[in-house]
Amino acid sequence: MIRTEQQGLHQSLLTALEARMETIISVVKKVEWIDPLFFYAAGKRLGFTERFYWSDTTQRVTIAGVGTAFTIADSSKQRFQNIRAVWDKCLQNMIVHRSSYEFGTGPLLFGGFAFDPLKPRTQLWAEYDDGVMWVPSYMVTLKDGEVWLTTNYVVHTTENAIDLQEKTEEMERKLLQQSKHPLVDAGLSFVWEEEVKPQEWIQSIPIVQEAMNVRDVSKVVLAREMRLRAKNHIDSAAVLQALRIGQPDCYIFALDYKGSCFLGATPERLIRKEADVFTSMCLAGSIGRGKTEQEDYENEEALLHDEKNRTEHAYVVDMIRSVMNALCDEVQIPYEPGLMKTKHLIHLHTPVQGKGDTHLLEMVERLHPTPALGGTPRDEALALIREHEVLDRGFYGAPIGWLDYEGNGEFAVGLRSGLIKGADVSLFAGCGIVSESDPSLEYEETKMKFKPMLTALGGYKL
Ligand SMILES: C=C(O[C@H]1C=CC=C(C(=O)O)[C@@H]1O)C(=O)O
Repeated sequence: MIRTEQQGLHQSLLTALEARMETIISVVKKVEWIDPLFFYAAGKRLGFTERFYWSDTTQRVTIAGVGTAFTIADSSKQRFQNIRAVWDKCLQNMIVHRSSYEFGTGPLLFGGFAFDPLKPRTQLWAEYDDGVMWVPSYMVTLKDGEVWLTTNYVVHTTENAIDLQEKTEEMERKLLQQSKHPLVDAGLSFVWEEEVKPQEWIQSIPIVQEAMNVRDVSKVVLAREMRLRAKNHIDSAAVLQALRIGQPDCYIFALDYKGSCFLGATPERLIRKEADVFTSMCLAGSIGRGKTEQEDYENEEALLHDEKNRTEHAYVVDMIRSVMNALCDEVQIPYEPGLMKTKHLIHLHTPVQGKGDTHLLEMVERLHPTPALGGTPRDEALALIREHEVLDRGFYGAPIGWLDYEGNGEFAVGLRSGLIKGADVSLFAGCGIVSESDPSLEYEETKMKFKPMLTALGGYKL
């Protein structure tokens, strides 16, 4: 890989063309402040069908990308390794014009993975591969108040360098100009909604508990779906706006891909890498927020001392600890969980940190799914989910995030999420089932977990 500030872009394009080398040439520059969400919305107006949006829980890094310079899709069992292998090859010839390295800028892959490639895919997720990550054509990164624009050229050997540069720079100008326009009011109203087979879902819990008992499975996460139909097309940018206002403590993400958009506000980090530091978290065990400060406090205390929730949480800690111990040094995990609060829920939370040089995609592969989304033991729990859950999870509950050209990046777990297809949207929510679980309480818990998306879809006017 070449990182350069001396050689001009035009020279890089010519060099690549002369060498008949198909390569990514990336230009990173600081631009005037714009809101990445406005950039995401502008991308659609300018005809880009593929887009993504990402902001982390502290809103330190917000990224939006439009267009696809280069896509890696893989539906094999080795999806993580295969995507990594293609990316590693791309890196060999890549040329990056930049003055300095900034986390979340420059050529990066954004995308996600299906929860379980062994579960047959339905029409709902037909457009999605089991793993898809892409380098956007244009991307803005807002970080600590400063904005960078990354433009990624893919040089095909037949192209003319001057035309390519002119066309691309013209589009950069249009995108930045259009990103000054505020979002349009979503004005969403829904004509129809249904919970998909709620009674069957409740009834499946004792059946799964029985099977867990027979097969020696301690925990299984069962999820379900809700469907809504709006009067008109649902604008994902407006939903993202509502999510980032309504769920400020969460990752806000969207993958707008081949005509459907998977988006959500998840509190759960899978893994983050910056230099040699890995951070992860264990998140499992839930209770609703109280209506008053006193009730909130009582709920916190109840959750912290609830045996069933502590057990559910401990399975996640054990699994993440064993992966981190195998792949990292200096692993730090507190003995006791703390709490994480979002607008609608309180969770048991244990932060995890370690140091090492394992590839980020290897960490993702080893961690996914943790018992917060799968169960314990993993393979047996996944088999039970495949057999009993009436849901095509698709990307729900799976890793969503990005990896940059220096090997840094971050993946969240795609929870509190939905899939928009035109005027239709499917929402997903699940909860951990252990032997003590009460089916009707678990049903109520999933109802709470639909709330972030439901509120964003209906409850907020711009
Ligand atoms: C499966 C979900 O949440 C997971 C993450 C946090 C708490 C959970 C729980 O308490 O069951 C779940 O493990 C979901 O939101 O759909």
